[in-house]
Amino acid sequence: MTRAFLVVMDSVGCGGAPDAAQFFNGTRPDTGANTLAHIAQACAEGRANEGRSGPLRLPNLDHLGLGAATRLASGDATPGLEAVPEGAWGAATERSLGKDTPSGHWELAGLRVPWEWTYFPTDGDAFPEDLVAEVCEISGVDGILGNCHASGTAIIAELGQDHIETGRPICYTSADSVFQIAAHADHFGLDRLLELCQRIAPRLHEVKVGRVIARPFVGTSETGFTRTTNRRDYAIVPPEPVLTNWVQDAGRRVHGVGKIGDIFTMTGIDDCVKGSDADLMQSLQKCVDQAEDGSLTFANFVEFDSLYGHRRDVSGYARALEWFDREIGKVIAALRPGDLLLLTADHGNDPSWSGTDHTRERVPVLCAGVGAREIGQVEFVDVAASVAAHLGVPAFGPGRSFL
Ligand SMILES: O=P(O)(O)O[C@H]1O[C@H](CO)[C@@H](O)[C@H]1O
Ligand SMILES: [Mn+2]
Ligand SMILES: [Mn+2]
Repeated sequence: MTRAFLVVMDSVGCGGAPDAAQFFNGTRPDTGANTLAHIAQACAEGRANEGRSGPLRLPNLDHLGLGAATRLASGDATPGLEAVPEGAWGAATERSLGKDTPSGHWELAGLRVPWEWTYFPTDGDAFPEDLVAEVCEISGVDGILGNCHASGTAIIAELGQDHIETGRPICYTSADSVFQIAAHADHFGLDRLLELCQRIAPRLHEVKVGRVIARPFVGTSETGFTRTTNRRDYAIVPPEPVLTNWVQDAGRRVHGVGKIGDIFTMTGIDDCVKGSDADLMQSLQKCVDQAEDGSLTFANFVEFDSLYGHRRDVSGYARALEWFDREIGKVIAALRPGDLLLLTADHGNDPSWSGTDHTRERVPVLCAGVGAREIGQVEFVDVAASVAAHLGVPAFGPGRSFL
């Protein structure tokens, strides 16, 4: 029986979204944003030489069709990514109204988000007084810090010491529908932070705020503050069955790797491992070595997004892509006959763009194990239909298989 490995390279977009003008970073529309093409161009022009140098080298992904998919999606040049594709390749367009991680993943799993998310205002206090009061009551503090739109690394650098001195949690948001709480893992306590997030989440989900995110960090003002991998997302439950449910309901196993468990609130998922992307790559390799016949492994690699995209670090993003390419080459080599490895992304996060938020983009769709073929332009929901078709399980919803 065949197996499927669905791998989301978080934020690795390839430009060309037809509705990019309706999405913004600050006041600048996302029109023209292109995570992959702009990284490739920066590398080729010698503008991404920190910890690496020269043109972007992604031989494994490019041989599957990464450069070709980017040019198809956007028409933009992809210097260094010019291989003749040997995989099945194409680009997918998102229809949901958010450019966030849950919208992207739910839609890849066959479900277009049926509502508009709630976002917090950019002017004045971001959060209503009753929400602030409930945070204070739950955690027994006399106030919060932040209460604004912010970059998560910048705000802990700015308010980390104040947080240690006052005990007040740092609450912030972004262009996504998120309520994020940063707190020191030792001073405030990890368990206390997780409990706070878990208890505040239902009232936020009720008003269609997509996620409450716990952001534990460590360090001192002298050494600097660093976020830990104990981040935890408390997301709304998908309102309808998705790919993971379809597969599980057909009596198959579903393994999660990385944020997948949080994004789908473990719905349809038998087990999920977490850790750094390096840890997750080992877990993915282990799944390729050991996963049962007929099973689905669904993985997310988040560091492209969290460490480099939001930080607008072009060199770092290029380094992460080159590392991923080397590692995924080993995964591809370990696939068994009949296996499908499908690589895609959930949205863009162009590190050369303004602001610090995601960018609305199309995403590449690259398949290993099913021969060479141009898939062309497809929809996010078609990914779910194709994985289900490959596994031979019934698919539901609007997607159509391209395999
Ligand atoms: O700046 P940090 O804390 O990384 O936040 C980013 O991560 C959030 C969730 O993925 C996004 O909404 C964005 O705000
Ligand atoms: Mn994402
Ligand atoms: Mn993000």
